[in-house]
Amino acid sequence: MDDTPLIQLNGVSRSFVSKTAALDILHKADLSIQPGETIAILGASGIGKSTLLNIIGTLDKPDTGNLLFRGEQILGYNDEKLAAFRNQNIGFVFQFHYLLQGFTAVENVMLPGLISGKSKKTIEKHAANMLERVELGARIEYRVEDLSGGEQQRVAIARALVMAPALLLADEPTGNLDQQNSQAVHQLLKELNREMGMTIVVVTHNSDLAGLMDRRLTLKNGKIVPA
Ligand SMILES: Nc1ncnc2c1ncn2[C@@H]1O[C@H](COP(=O)(O)OP(=O)(O)OP(=O)(O)O)[C@@H](O)[C@H]1O
Repeated sequence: MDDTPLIQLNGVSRSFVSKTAALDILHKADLSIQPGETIAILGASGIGKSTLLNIIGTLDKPDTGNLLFRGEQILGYNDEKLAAFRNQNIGFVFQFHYLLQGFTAVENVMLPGLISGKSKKTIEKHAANMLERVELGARIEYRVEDLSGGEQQRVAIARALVMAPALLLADEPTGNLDQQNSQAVHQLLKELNREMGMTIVVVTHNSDLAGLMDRRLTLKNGKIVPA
């Protein structure tokens, strides 16, 4: 059986220098994530959760250390290759969904597919299926600004998943939603992990969502440790 981790951070360091201090967010930190695992990253504000998520998602680069995806070093990729890599392998969901206003739900969900160069017809079908999957089949032609907050976040999840990425990264995906909508999104993430075998790493303050994940991690003295 192939037990290559989906993600490996080896000896990763990342610090920021402010006017008053140097912040060692990660210091020679290690992390290994198996395919299909679900992980919550917890911890106090400013501890470095988003920084860690951004490094895993190649949106930020460590100062030193290695990042491997299925055993392959990816930090050496140029920007173009990295963008294509992200498009094919990683879906992102943020607290604020960054949907394109003025466009319909299905147009928003199609976007990653159009960037990938797939045929419009194929990607439209995938996008409509994904919107069905997040129970927005009756809303595919709605402009996103006419949808509720919870519906908009489900459109964002459909967009993150339309390329069937191996890895879904979510930063406070329900931070902006009421309890009922939050619970619906939590269940959806768990179901998608079960159905698609998708690996999920989520930054959250929400204990319900953290409790649904396989592992809970936090940062301590620059290391990634069990929460
Ligand atoms: N590009 C940057 N330049 C300088 N400092 C930064 C930068 N990015 C993050 N930081 C600092 O690093 C620390 C960790 O930030 P990060 O956003 O990762 O924390 P967090 O745990 O996600 O916080 P929150 O829960 O409030 O979102 C913070 O003190 C932040 O101000």
